[in-house]
Amino acid sequence: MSVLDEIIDGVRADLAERQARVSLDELKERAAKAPAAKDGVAALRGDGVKVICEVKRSSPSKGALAAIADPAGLAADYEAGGAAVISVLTEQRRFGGSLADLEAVRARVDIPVLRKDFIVTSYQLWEARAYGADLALLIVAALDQPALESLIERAESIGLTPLVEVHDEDEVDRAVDAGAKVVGVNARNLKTLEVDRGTFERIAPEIPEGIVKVAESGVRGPHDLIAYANAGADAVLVGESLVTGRDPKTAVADLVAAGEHPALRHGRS
Ligand SMILES: O=P(O)(O)OC[C@@H](O)[C@@H](O)c1c[nH]c2ccccc12
Repeated sequence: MSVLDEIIDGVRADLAERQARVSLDELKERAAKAPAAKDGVAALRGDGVKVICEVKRSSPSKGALAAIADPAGLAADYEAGGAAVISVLTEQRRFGGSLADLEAVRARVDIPVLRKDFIVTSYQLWEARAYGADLALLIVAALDQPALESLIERAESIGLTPLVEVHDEDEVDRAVDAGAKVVGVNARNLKTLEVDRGTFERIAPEIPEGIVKVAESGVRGPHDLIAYANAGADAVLVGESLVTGRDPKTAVADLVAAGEHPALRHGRS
């Protein structure tokens, strides 16, 4: 069984517990009271490379990264540094996240928030909205095509912008066929956990113009952001280097400044 399959088994078990505790109707009521969703596509377009900053305590590949006692405080630092979107990992077993983290971050920042999890049912999309997310990650490798199509449709119908994650050309085709408007290329293969920073450059040309292109994983600093931008990234998603660094606000500001350099402007959608 691949790492991705193992993670999803755990996600399904935790999901079953939450579903037994909170009905879909209750979630929908809570979602109706949540602040209206912000436009995730608009936040990732425009001049400069946008920076998506992640609240990430641990990962299957690296184990514990940072305790993050105050996820909302970290998110506020990210926002002050110029982040376009905050990504909050809500998977508990491997990443140490929770819906409480999502809720706390939502209450603190004004920019859009992404629910980063292994979403396999529409119940999790309602949870995302109920706890204040504006975007939700959908991983192509975790879903068959009908499920991917219906989750994209459902996400959009409840105001969420789906960030559709791919690892290879076939998954790009599946994402595009399913109607993705924002595609994230993850340099970390979720089946082997290896990072290959060349993945984005290799498969980005397969992503049609007009779709927002996000380069995910492996950004250690401005140098990696520039390489992704030169390969056509509209945005980068950064976790580990920010949560393990000493000054997240300055680290984000340095990335944002690099992404605003005029020499990078051409070539991106
Ligand atoms: O910590 P990094 O290498 O900066 O990567 C962040 C992000 O891309 C990574 O956490 C991620 C990308 N796709 C995911 C899917 C599930 C969980 C985590 C992820």
